Amino acid sequence: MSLDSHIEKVLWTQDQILDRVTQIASQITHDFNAAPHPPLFVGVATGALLFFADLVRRIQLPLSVDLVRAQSYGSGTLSNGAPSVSLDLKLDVKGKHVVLVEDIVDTGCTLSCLIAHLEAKGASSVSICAFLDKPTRRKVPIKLVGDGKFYKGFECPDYFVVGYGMDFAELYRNLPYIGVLKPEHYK
Ligand SMILES: O=P(O)(O)OC[C@H]1O[C@H](OP(=O)(O)OP(=O)(O)O)[C@H](O)[C@@H]1O
Ligand code: HPA
Repeated sequence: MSLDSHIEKVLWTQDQILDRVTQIASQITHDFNAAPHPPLFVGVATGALLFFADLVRRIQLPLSVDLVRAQSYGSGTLSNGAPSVSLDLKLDVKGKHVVLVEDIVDTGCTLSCLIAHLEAKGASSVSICAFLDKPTRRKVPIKLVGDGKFYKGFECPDYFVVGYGMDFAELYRNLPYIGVLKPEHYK
């Protein structure tokens, strides 16, 4: 059975995704062009992996990259509760303009935890770049740091989506598009 046959509906095709990533990258290039120091782009593992790689390759600025991980979700569609940092950055964020790159903001718990972590480590600003935003599910407001901005790809309806880095039970991250699984595969 093919991978595509697990999908009930496609919400964003590969072409739509990459067009939007190109637009966000050019907005970020414009916004950070006059910054005195190269920004630091921090991808939130594991889900942001594909978006992060596509995004940073399209930004026409010198920049640094790093990764961070916060554990919040179990293997299914339900959160495990309050997340905590389980893989810290390699680079020093003190005095840096940081852009946290996420695949999706849902309750906001993961990003809030990571923003607080970066602020405590002395980042001079923290911006968010999330490919999808599900504002209807928000439990914690996203509080940016300094003159940080919130970049987003698309607003996502209240489905548990997979693909373009996003998983269900650690599967489907490799789909090049974003969609919803057939009900029998959410088991
Ligand atoms: O806004 P929230 O409700 O916190 O949800 C968003 C987070 O959930 C997912 O990560 P997950 O913890 O499932 O790990 P993963 O990146 O390894 O898939 C996603 O990648 C975000 O990081
Ligand atoms: O819809 C989603 N899909 C995958 N991972 C997620 N983490 C929060 N929401 C989602």
